[in-house]
Amino acid sequence: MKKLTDFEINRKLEKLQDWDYYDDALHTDFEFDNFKDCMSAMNRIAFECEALNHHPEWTNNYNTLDIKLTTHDAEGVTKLDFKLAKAINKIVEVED
Ligand SMILES: C[C@H](O)[C@H](O)[C@H]1CNC2=NC(N)=NC(=O)C2=N1
Repeated sequence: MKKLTDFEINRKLEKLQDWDYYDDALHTDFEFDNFKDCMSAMNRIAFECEALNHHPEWTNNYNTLDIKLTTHDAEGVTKLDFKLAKAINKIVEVED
């Protein structure tokens, strides 16, 4: 899979609420009401990752979740990263 150009990424980012692009990756962070809600969201996201065979680098700290998406095989951001980011927003119910 080919990595996207910065121009393509920035154009796609306009339609992707709450994500940023830097250091060759998409980034976002979420804060939940508590640890259980955060872990529940992480589990739901994990099943989506398996379905897409595309996996995040993420950090959970009590009720916060930081997510970094990049395509290792392409050494950059690809359409798969955007597909997973959209799915994550849907799971976390980010309003568009
Ligand atoms: C062997 C396995 O299919 C590959 O390593 C998949 C797994 N998940 C992946 N996740 C991400 N973020 N990038 C990849 O290139 C990738 N490749």
